[in-house]
Amino acid sequence: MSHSVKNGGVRCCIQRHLLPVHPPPSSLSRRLLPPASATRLRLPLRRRGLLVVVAAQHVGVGAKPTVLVAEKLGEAGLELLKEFANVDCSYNLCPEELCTKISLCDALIVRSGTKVGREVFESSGGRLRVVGRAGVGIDNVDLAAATEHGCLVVNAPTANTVAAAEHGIALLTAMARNIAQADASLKVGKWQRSKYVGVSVVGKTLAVLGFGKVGSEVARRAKGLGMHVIAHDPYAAADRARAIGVELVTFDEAISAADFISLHMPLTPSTSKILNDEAFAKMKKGVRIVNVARGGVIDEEALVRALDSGIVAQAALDVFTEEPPSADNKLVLHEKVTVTPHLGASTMEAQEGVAIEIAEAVVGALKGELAATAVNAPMVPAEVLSELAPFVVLAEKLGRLAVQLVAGGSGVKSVKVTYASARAPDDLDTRLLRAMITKGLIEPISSVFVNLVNADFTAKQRGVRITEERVVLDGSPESPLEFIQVQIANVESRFASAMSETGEIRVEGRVEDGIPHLTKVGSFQVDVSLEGSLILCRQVDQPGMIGTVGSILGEQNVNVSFMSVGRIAPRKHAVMAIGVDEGPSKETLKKIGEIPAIEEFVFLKL
Ligand SMILES: NC(=O)C1=CN([C@@H]2O[C@H](COP(=O)(O)OP(=O)(O)OC[C@H]3O[C@@H](n4cnc5c(N)ncnc54)[C@H](O)[C@@H]3O)[C@@H](O)[C@H]2O)C=CC1
Ligand SMILES: O=C(O)C(=O)COP(=O)(O)O
Repeated sequence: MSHSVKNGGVRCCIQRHLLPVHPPPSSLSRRLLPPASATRLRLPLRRRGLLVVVAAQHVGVGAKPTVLVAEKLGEAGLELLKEFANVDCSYNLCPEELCTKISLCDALIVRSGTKVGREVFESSGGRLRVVGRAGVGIDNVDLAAATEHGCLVVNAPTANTVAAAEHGIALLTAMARNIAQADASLKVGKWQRSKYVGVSVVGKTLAVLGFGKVGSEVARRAKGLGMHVIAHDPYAAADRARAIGVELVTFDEAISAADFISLHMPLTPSTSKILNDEAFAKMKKGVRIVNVARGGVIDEEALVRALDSGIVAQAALDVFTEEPPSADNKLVLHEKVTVTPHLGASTMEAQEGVAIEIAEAVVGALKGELAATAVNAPMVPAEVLSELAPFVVLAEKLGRLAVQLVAGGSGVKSVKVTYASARAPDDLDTRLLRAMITKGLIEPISSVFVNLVNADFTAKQRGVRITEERVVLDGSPESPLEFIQVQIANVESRFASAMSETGEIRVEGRVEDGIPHLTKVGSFQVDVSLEGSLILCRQVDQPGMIGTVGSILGEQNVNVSFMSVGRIAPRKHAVMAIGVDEGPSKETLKKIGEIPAIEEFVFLKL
């Protein structure tokens, strides 16, 4: 049986193979020496596999990372950061100063006032591992550049929601009652009661554009003011809206029915200038607009025209395309417009909350945890991570091993990964495993640092196509995986025995007692723990071979951790896999190669 599913953007072919869960080895596989348990790392999850996933390439063991805080951050967040890192609070850096400093920093924390463009990542020399956005909108961070440089971007998406919603409501009511204009007038000695007659909000229709966290809180509050609330959000669930008495409608329905429009969507290419001349032309004459999202979602020139023509009666703006806006900005100076200098998130409470939220995310990411608020890396739930941890190590080692078997080490274009499991296909999240196989495949042959953030990008950039296949085994699904197989097609091998019957380099492994093991090379079954380094030899199967190779290594003081022999048939060819703690010298390898029965051998670093 065979069918296809989409998994993380990679097409996977799922085949049901009716194999026993623990198939008896078809060829002889003997473990001759016990595993070198003393050398086995039993680090906690974060240190063992996942540290490698995102961070810590440049943060040496024991060395404190450096975090550059480029905009004002609440004290509680700074305290948290200082417990773990050297914290450099340098506010108001010009772009050149930021680029100069960044090469000395492992993490950078910003708010909306700092542009983190491609040049920042390029200037970091690969050291910058995490950018923390102390707030929601990440439109000031070049996410593509961050991803290409393997830099994780995290934000603080929840702590300022209420502050932004309250500011939206404050602007809406202040605008409706001309509070700012009347205040300014009175302060210059005028008493203009008839000029500042306002409009009531009760019974009016409010269209919320962007029904996410802030939008829905605004809707809730507007309902409390007696407004009729409709919303447009192509990705929001209708039942969530219905639960608070809000109807989801199309964009055109929303803007044409509204007396008030409040914007709460992120600035993206598809929301840029979403309120433009065409949209204003569809609105009711006298509509009022609130923007606490981003200046760029409104075509500001078109808004000036709509205000002047009377289509828009008033606007209240917290955000601008250019911040701070120029002194002659027509909207800022417009009589019908109420403005604030991007204060949506600026309450004492929100800033303390945001500071803690971002500090925790940045520290977590620097420790190698996958932050729940990662913006440019796939989210993998903690329980999945913990279960997959040993397989993550196995995946990287298989990738590392497979690529070293390629003659010349280059030209890898087509890689097939097979995951065999007794679990249902949907139960296995392979994104992390795929990333680690990519890391193993690419790092030994390039200077690129690969992690979960940039693995897919790096593979694509190098023209490496990784296809994934799931083999569903019968049996108990206790372990997430029985084995992982990595095959590289259309290449030659420096160890001919690593080629499968179908002409690919093939390695296969499984996890035994938490330790990754190599269980197949080409069509030979072996069983060797993937620690230290590995010598693979193909030999004519005959008595005494293990002793001969073992004694050459022993004479040179090379500690053997494992030996395993896989035969095709007795007295024919066999592949011997020897795990060694130290790399043998060239002379030692030469001596092994000179044993008459040895037909080929290869030394591989894991
Ligand atoms: N002025 C300020 O100080 C603050 C501004 N913000 C801005 O508010 C925005 C929203 O924040 P949250 O609600 O926390 O984010 P969110 O991610 O919870 O909500 C955004 C919503 O916009 C929707 N959306 C995306 N494209 C859309 C489109 N074309 N039309 C309609 N809806 C669309 C999404 O589906 C999502 O539901 C942020 O991106 C940020 O730019 C947020 C906090 C403070
Ligand atoms: O969180 C957001 O998206 C905001 O716009 C808040 O920006 P700020 O951190 O106040 O510069």
